[in-house]
Amino acid sequence: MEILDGKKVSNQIKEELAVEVAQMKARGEKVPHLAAVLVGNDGASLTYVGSKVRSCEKIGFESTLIHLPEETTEEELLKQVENLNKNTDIDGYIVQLPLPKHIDEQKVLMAVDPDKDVDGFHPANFGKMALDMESFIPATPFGIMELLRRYNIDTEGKHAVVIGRSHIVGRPISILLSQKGKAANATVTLTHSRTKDLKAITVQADIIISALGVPNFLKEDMVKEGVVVIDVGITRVPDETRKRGYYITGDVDFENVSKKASHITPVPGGVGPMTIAMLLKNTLLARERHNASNA
Ligand SMILES: Nc1nc(=O)c2c([nH]1)NC[C@@H]1CN(c3ccc(C(=O)N[C@@H](CCC(=O)O)C(=O)O)cc3)C=[N+]21
Repeated sequence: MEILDGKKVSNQIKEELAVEVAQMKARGEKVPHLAAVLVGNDGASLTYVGSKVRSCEKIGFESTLIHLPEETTEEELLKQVENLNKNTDIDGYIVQLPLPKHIDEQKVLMAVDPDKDVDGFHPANFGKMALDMESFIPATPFGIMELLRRYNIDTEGKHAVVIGRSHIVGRPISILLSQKGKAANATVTLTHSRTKDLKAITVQADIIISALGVPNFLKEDMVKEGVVVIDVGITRVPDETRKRGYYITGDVDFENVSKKASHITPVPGGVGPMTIAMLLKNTLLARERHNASNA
């Protein structure tokens, strides 16, 4: 059994990005600039946005955090988005999800300039991705594909079972895994809450991508020997004996499933860090595309 070490691979990717940034600087070019908009004080969101800012600093990107109060109106947020679209200094930005309930998430995501949409959540990017056109690929699915690639895990002709049909993980990873091309060509089954007899499907899987957010959901009797398991679930479980007052856990009963798996991602240290690395990668791509269009 081999652990797919997302922490290690993400650090490698960040080192590669740092080299590219240094070369940009040496050529006298502007370095990539990523912005994040955070509305409210959700703990997990603060952690995620914080580590994004630290990663930017580490590799030489510029970063801007726009932290707005919970009571921000939809109109005010749309104004911020409009300003970011207009600000030519910003190469890419994300609006951290979830947004407070009084704000229409879809309306906000639709307002993001697709050329700055490093999350790849705008319909223009999602559509291009589905059609194999150049776009921004959402960071989590992009990170999963990159992790498989860097561990030389062959997906060609394999049966990949995706659990969860969210717009940010399940749906896009099912598209990417089924695409033509070197790193994909899998046969994909996309399962969800209405799937009948999930176990009958997961036991057939060569690769399982679990993106559900239910701790200990995937158990050893649901997988076959030699399966590749990618655990995208991240749940905070309150625990007062821990320094931070919680621990985080994935969807997979790691202790038992890992005995049968050929490869498995841990939580923490698996897909999460890869997500951040690929968001940075997308920001570098945005900078390069903006450079090319200005030339
Ligand atoms: N517009 C938008 N884009 C996102 O990509 C986005 C979002 N909103 N909202 C929330 C989710 C979640 N997400 C994570 C990224 C990294 C870790 C991560 O690095 N996790 C660490 C542990 C962090 C901890 O200890 O809490 C790990 O798995 O090792 C977690 C979660 C990005 N998301």
